[in-house]
Amino acid sequence: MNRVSVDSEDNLLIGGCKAIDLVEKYQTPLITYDVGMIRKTIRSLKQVFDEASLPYAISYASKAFATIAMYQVIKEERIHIDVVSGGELYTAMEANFPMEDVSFHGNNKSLEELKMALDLNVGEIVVDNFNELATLTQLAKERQQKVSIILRLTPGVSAHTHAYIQTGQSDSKFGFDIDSGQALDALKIALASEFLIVDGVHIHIGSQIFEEAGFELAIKKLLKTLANWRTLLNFTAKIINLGGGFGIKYTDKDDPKDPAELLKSLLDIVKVTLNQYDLPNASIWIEPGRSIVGPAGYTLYTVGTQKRVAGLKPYVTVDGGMGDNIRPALYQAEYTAVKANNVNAAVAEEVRLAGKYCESGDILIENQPMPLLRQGDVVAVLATGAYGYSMASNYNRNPRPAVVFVENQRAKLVVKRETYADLIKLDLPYKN
Ligand SMILES: Cc1ncc(COP(=O)(O)O)c(C=O)c1O
Ligand SMILES: N[C@@H](CCCC[NH3+])C(=O)O
Repeated sequence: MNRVSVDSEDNLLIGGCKAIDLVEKYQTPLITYDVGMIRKTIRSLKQVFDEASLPYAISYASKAFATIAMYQVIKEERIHIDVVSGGELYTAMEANFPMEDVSFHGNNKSLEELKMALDLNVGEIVVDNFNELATLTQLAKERQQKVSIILRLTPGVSAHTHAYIQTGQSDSKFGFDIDSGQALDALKIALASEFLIVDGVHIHIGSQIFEEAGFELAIKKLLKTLANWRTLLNFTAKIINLGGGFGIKYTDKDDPKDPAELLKSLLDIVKVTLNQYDLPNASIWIEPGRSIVGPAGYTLYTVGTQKRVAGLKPYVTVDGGMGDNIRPALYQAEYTAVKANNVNAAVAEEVRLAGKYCESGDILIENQPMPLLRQGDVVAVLATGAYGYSMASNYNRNPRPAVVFVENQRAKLVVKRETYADLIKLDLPYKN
């Protein structure tokens, strides 16, 4: 099972607080984060870079979980963020996040979003495609504003992960394809602009990746490309952004390398390959999202109804589901759950942990060994910190849960629970 902390009475502890106490105070469904765990992961990645003696930036991919409090924690840890929308950028701004440490991603940034990024002087715009390149060239010229950019390249490498979360293959909606020559064309266009400053290149091959093989192929391809570009255009990248994608453990079937260990192997590959092509040292950037927040998140639910039919696996239904965690329905993602006040209880049966949404596919866990659960019991689904709340919806007009940060045995509400009134606040009456 995923490693969790328990007290002497077998209660699940989150950031030193009993999960059932958090539920008493904040109700369910409740998304909780062990903030110490987030900080520890960030610091372990920093340490790997420090030991490798390479210039670097760790850019938290905030699509994994983006709220004011989260941006504040990232700011305290003095690392960068990447944002992929005006909304994330706005949230970061409201958190007083230093804009020079922001990279702006996206495969269809609107004119308004680009203008907002230029107004705020974000550190880097990660340019994804030719339309964006043209728009940005024009915008920078009109405003007579120098704009630092990174080109997102598609290395033509397939990562071993769910097809929906692969991004590095040539047939992807993201980035300039290297193999067809698109990437080189993009570089030529960008270099021709008086106002665009091409700081470097970016790749991201996908998410929830366990093996370094895909990263290795992509890094080698990227550095070979840079060696060619030096010969052809005398171009040198100051920044080489390797993207994110480090996988985490959701269930016993998952055996990912520790992100710090994986990073160490990748940096070794980078160093050797830079050497091989006699390329100068660049600043190496990474963009982890899931590995920073995923393991630190626990979603707490209350058990409601159950359906039992002889010979069939029982449905045990909780008070949340696909509205707060779409990943099982969207990617057949698997999770582990425990009974919050008896984590190591003897297993009585295997159940389906079902959600309350009006969809047969709203099953959070298909096969979860559990003690006999009763109405009112609290269950915790582990490792829900990434792409849970950030992908949450109001489907069936269910309010989204509250979010609580817990650190040093102190809990703090960081996102209020939505109310029914919140649900209708944008609605307007209609009369023909
Ligand atoms: C460009 C980019 N960078 C970083 C990430 C973060 O990935 P992960 O959460 O798997 O680390 C993503 C998401 O897949 C991404 O698209
Ligand atoms: N949202 C996805 C990953 C995609 C990441 C963004 N490119 C997940 O939950 O696994």
